[in-house]
Amino acid sequence: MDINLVEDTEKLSLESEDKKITKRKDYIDWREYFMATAFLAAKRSKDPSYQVGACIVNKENKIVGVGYNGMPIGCSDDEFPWGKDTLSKLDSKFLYVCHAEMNAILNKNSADVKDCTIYVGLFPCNECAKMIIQSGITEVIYFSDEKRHKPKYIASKKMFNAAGVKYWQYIPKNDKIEITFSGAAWQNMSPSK
Ligand SMILES: O=c1ccn([C@H]2C[C@H](O)[C@@H](COP(=O)(O)O)O2)c(=O)[nH]1
Ligand SMILES: [Zn+2]
Repeated sequence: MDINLVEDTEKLSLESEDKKITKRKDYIDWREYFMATAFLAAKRSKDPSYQVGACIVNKENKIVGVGYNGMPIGCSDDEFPWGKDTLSKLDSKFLYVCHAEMNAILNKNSADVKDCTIYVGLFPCNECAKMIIQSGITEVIYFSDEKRHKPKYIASKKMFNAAGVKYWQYIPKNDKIEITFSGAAWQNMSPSK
């Protein structure tokens, strides 16, 4: 058989094989991606009791701000206090820690966060609720509402209801989203190869 004909036949059969290839099925959906981003940011927190993360997303599904609870810039994580039941109120973390929502809003990489959605690990406190409302965010998707009985959090809901900010709890499809650097499908390209 003519060599060109063999090559053409091989090419054709490869092309028809290619047509059978469909997209991956086990990719994470947008909501999982945004909540997982909030959870990943929370891993940066130094707070021993609550690690909170927040991720702000615009109407085009673009992330425009991420933050976690931490000390303000210039206030050392090692010098400022992390305790809460301290003898002096001046030594309690409450006076110093910047909340995740506040950091995410202030870290925004867009002109504003109007009509955006914020994904948060913990339902926002009253101070964060005020910032969320004033910044124009219109939807809050939270993971945990465990502090809901505290006045601060009841106040948040009162304000969200009055301001027309929607809020609802995220129920994960998967309890675990794993990131394994060494297990990547394309590991042939990893630096050690
Ligand atoms: O809206 C909120 C509420 C709380 N946080 C952070 C701030 C603190 O670091 C902890 C809460 O600590 P407690 O020990 O429960 O007081 O969570 C936040 O980022 N956003
Ligand atoms: Zn807060």
